[in-house]
Amino acid sequence: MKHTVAMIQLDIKYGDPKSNFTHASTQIEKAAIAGADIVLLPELWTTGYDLTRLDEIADNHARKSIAFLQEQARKHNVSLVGGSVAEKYEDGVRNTLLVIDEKGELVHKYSKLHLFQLMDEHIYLEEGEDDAEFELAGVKSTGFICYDIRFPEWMRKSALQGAKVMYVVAEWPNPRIDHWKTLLQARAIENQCYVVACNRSGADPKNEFGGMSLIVDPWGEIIAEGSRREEIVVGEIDFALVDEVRKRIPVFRDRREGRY
Ligand SMILES: O=C(O)CCC(=O)C(=O)O
Repeated sequence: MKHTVAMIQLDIKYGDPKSNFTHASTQIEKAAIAGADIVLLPELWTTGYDLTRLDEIADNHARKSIAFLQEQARKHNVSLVGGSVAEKYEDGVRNTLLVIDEKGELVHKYSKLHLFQLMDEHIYLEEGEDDAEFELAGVKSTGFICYDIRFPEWMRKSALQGAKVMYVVAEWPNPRIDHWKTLLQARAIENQCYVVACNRSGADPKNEFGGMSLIVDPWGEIIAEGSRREEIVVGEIDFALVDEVRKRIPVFRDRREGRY
């Protein structure tokens, strides 16, 4: 089963959801015109890291973001791993990934499990408690947010549940962009699955972000890679390759589960 995937390396306008919604809709349309049937947006794409103003700019139960993504999915007949948004609850704000299928149904919500202290997330955000797995395009899938990729055991859990693709949405800063690439390749190789990772471009008052969105195949080959600038990175994935690689080197069969 082949799919064309587009990762939108949005240059997010700091603390300005209105502009970001408008900009995202233009980019999603371009991705659909490029032939994508699965489209990714980056982490916190409505607000950026304007954490001190979350009271004002976070989205109540993500309602506005979900409605926007549903409309875009139906209009362009695409599934959306719709990045994450600052989602306001009664008891605080979470960093929540939204997945919408091509019919416009919300299929999954996941709030970031591992908060990144270097960017003050622990001060302004609540930790998530959701599972990462869902089904999209008829395939077992899973989704993670940025810092999550430093926790191989968290991602392994999804592979053990049969996930054939790991989607990642991020605002990964430039200075550690080598870690980004290496970690994503490692996660693809060790779990023998696709890793499709969308990072933002541009800068905010504190950080520059690295772009370099990636599609890594289950053999660890990079099949699409973005530049540092805003652009739409497109690549093709074929889930048959996951089964082929898992058959060639059967690491899931060979695991010594009782030992670890
Ligand atoms: O782990 C890193 O180096 C970056 C993580 C990050 O920027 C985030 O989780 O927002």
